[in-house]
Amino acid sequence: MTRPEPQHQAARQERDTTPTAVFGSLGGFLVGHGRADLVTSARSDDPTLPARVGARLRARAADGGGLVPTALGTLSFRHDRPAAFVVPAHLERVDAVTLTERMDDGGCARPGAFDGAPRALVEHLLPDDAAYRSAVRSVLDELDEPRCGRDGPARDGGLRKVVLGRWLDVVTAPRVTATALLSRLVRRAGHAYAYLLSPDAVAGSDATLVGASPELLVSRRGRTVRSVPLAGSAPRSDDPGEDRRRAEALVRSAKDRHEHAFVVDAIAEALGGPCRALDVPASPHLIATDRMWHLATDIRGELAAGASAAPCALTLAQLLHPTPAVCGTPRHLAADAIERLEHQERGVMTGATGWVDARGDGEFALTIRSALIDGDLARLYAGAGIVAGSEPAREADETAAKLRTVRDALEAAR
Ligand SMILES: C=C(O[C@H]1C=CC=C(C(=O)O)[C@@H]1O)C(=O)O
Repeated sequence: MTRPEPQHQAARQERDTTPTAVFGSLGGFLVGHGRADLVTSARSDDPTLPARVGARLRARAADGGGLVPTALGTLSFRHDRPAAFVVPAHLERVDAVTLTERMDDGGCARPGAFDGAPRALVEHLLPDDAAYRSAVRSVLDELDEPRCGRDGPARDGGLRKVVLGRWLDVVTAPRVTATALLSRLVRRAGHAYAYLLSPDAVAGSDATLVGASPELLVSRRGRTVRSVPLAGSAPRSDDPGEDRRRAEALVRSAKDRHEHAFVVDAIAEALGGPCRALDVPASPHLIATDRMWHLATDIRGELAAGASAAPCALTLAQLLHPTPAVCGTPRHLAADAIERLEHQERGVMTGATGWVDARGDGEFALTIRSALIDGDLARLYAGAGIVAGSEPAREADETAAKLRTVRDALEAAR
């Protein structure tokens, strides 16, 4: 039997440790190990951040695996909160099967791996249903529109939509590792963007971020830009007939189409600047996650400037963020309502997570359906868009259903 060469052994050992950063979807995952560089900013809207990240990436030679140097990281929800991007020492591209097997292998060697046994979860929801419903009623009282979904004239500039959220803290025993949770989410999440970011790359936090977001904030490949906003949702049902009925009701719902339109309009307006051509479908289509139905619109554009002069993916993410899918309309009034009505600062939750490479290409998902893992504590967040016609009890149910994506993956009961 031939002995592995020392450098192969070292590479193997490095691969077997928890990655620094993972981001991808069923088409493939970027997996980064170690840390060659870290670029941070005290503000997520820092206009110098993309140029600083780009300069560090262009100074690096292509990775041994032939991949273009790439940084992975997070923007916070709030503009005035930090951003962090890590440049891994070693980057590779793997398919979903390889990723999950590797995460499981890594997990099996350590306590916290999923072994099929249900986890004991201790859960704390903040605010509880009654307090959340009351916060929704406060938003409804502040909206500058007639209630009950009747479209009517709103005074110019008044509050139209607020995304109001809540937290679920889950303590797991035995402890669930971030890699084991990522593996479980990738197996369940279908077409979602799944990610794991070690604390270095999670702006302003000591926790590891793991999630499976269904929402593409923006991607850039050369001159081609894409954004797939979601808004307007219904929890899925285990009964196939009821599940279909809920999907059909969502497509017909005037209130949900109204809620969706705010996001599409904001993205189309923002991308109208850097893009010379923009294709915005006239009506949304349905997408399904494991727990939710959503209305989605697939927006595609072509950048006016050539790829090297055009804004990079990170600049585009800063331009769009926070969209009305996570904040509201108009943005400053919605942010103010969130500040007053939510119990804790969101930090990176409902920010943006993704990658940008030395050419300026990249992909950012909204940081939703995610957990911040710190020891045996997993901290989850979910929000729902409140517009005229929203019903407090339904919005409470919607946030509870959204929380189940990660909560059920943590439990992993058979
Ligand atoms: C803010 C979240 O979802 C957004 C994305 C899809 C649909 C949404 C909605 O229907 O309210 C939210 O805007 C979340 O999952 O925490």
